Amino acid sequence: MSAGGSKLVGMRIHLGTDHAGLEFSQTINEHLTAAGHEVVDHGPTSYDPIDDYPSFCINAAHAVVVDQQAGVEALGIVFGGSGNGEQIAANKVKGVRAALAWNEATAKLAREHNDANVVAIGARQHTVEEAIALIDWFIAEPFSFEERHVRRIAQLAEYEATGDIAGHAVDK
Ligand SMILES: O=C(CO)[C@H](O)[C@H](O)COP(=O)(O)O
Repeated sequence: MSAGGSKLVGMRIHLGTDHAGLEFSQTINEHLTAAGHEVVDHGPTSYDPIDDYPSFCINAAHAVVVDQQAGVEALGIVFGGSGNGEQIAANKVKGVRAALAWNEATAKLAREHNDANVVAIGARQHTVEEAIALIDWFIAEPFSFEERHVRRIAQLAEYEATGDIAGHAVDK
């Protein structure tokens, strides 16, 4: 599965966060909607300082995979205080390649080299304007489809499916 080339408008974007990212969520949702995307918010819907990010982020990531498997152009955005746990949660979903973006290069390379279908952002590490810029860079950047990147992504998918990578020593 590949997110393939991203485009600036008309994608379905799945959002998942926690209490640390909730304030950003509405602004990011409005920005993406105004840009022509269909936004699906996987919560939380209200502020609870002790809520837990895993289910919100897993649900957003899962929805990306379901959409992509159905041929719908979709990407995911997960954010929390650091973005680390949110990235980890998203990456537990089969078919997800979630990348932590924290500057222009990491946002663009997540797409160009990794064909990431989910981006994780630390809401406590950035202003909301910076987060929006990271998201816009991520969404706009197409996967390069260069052979070495295709090969490495295929190895990750193979490991996910079989626990092995043909032709490579993988410890069990
Ligand atoms: O970034 C996160 C996980 O990676 C969480 O948003 C963060 O850990 C929440 O912290 P707290 O419960 O202290 O508000």
